[in-house]
Amino acid sequence: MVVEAVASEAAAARKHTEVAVGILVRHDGALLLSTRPPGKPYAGYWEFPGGKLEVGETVEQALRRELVEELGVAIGPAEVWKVTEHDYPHALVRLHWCKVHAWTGEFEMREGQAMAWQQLPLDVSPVLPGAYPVLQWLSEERGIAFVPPESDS
Ligand SMILES: Nc1nc2c([nH]c(=O)n2[C@@H]2O[C@H](COP(=O)(O)OP(=O)(O)OP(=O)(O)O)[C@@H](O)[C@H]2O)c(=O)[nH]1
Repeated sequence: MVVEAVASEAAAARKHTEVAVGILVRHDGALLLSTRPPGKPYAGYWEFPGGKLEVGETVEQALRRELVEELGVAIGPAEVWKVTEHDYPHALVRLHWCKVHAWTGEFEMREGQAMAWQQLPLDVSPVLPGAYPVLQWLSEERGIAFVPPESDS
């Protein structure tokens, strides 16, 4: 009884970490993915660029800051397209996904990541499981099947 009460309080107290994520779409439809830097949870997994919102930031402001910090590019307009959630052992995240079609600057991997422009279906793996729902929607938009890898979900 006591243990159950403690566990449910802990679950209720678990706050969402708000994350801004950019889906950079090149003129030929390719999408930008990069690897998670060493030292972070899921290091080496492929993801869309982005990161956590800081206090007082909007999603767009956070995305703009993160893409300068990580990639050295200044993005044009970014509006939230989808919002998803994923419960990882390290965090319960709420992901605010923005499609971005315009940016300026040269790509520079400022955190030691690898980057790849990818058409769907993706050639790279593994991909963060929190990105599966958007990969599904992006694939549907293009009339392509997406099957999430079972071992990573
Ligand atoms: N950038 C990004 N994060 C994702 C994706 N999918 C996904 O589940 N996430 C999750 O969103 C969170 C992003 O946090 P982060 O650690 O990359 O953010 P950050 O750069 O601000 O980190 P730091 O400042 O703590 O080092 C992680 O828990 C990550 O697992 C994705 O496609 N891109």
